[in-house]
Amino acid sequence: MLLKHNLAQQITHKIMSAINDAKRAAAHKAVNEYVKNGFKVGVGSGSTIVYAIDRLAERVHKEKLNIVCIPTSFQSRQLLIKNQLTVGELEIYPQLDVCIDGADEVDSNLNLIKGGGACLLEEKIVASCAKIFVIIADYTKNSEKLGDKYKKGIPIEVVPMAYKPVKQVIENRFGGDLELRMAIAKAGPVVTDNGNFILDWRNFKQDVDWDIINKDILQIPGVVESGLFIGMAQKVYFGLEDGTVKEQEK
Ligand SMILES: O=C[C@H](O)[C@H](O)[C@H](O)COP(=O)(O)O
Repeated sequence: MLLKHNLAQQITHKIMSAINDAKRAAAHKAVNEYVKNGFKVGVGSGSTIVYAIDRLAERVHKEKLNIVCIPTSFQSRQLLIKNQLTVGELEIYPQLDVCIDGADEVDSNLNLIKGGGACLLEEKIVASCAKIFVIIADYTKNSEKLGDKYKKGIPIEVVPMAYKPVKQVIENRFGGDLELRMAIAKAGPVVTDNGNFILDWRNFKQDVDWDIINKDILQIPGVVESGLFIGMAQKVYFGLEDGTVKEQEK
């Protein structure tokens, strides 16, 4: 029994370490190829972006680059400050040279599901201000159709008082189930950096036109933003299991 448990632990550890290596490889390549001196850079959120910030800090300090980073969450702001990178605001820099971010899933048309860490609103705003939106991801995120790989659902950020009506409208109009995301180390729901709630939409139909559905969802009163990033990403770096990086672009 103990032997079985140890073996399972070793396998999990091996998989996790391969995934982390893949995230690091993708993140480093993106930062090496897309960040140049003088750039204003949008910096995403999540676990993959940690490796991009590490590489950014390394390059800025070694190559004496003069760049300004615009964070997409409390988390990325904290990481930028910790790494002594210059933090800027969209109010001062409304136009960015590039935005680099992770994703929960990337389909064959480079449409994305984002918001697994509840940062979708600021991520979409910052990405929309950039000339180029670059995604970094490990091989587990690469799918044919949205929903093939990521099973936690499409995140939808809503104003708290509207979570029930929004849930009902989407379920009635498009099918599937929406669930209020609950916090782990807090009683009650997850509250985003912007004071909103998150609904996770699961069991949705996959063969649909996501552009139309996304536009429709954004019209529902109380919806702040969706985790569907349709037609936004121009380039994706997937870190693979063998240590190489696969590039995909529009
Ligand atoms: O809200 C979170 C963001 O959309 C993340 O970029 C996304 O969840 C991917 O995160 P990770 O790199 O941890 O898989």
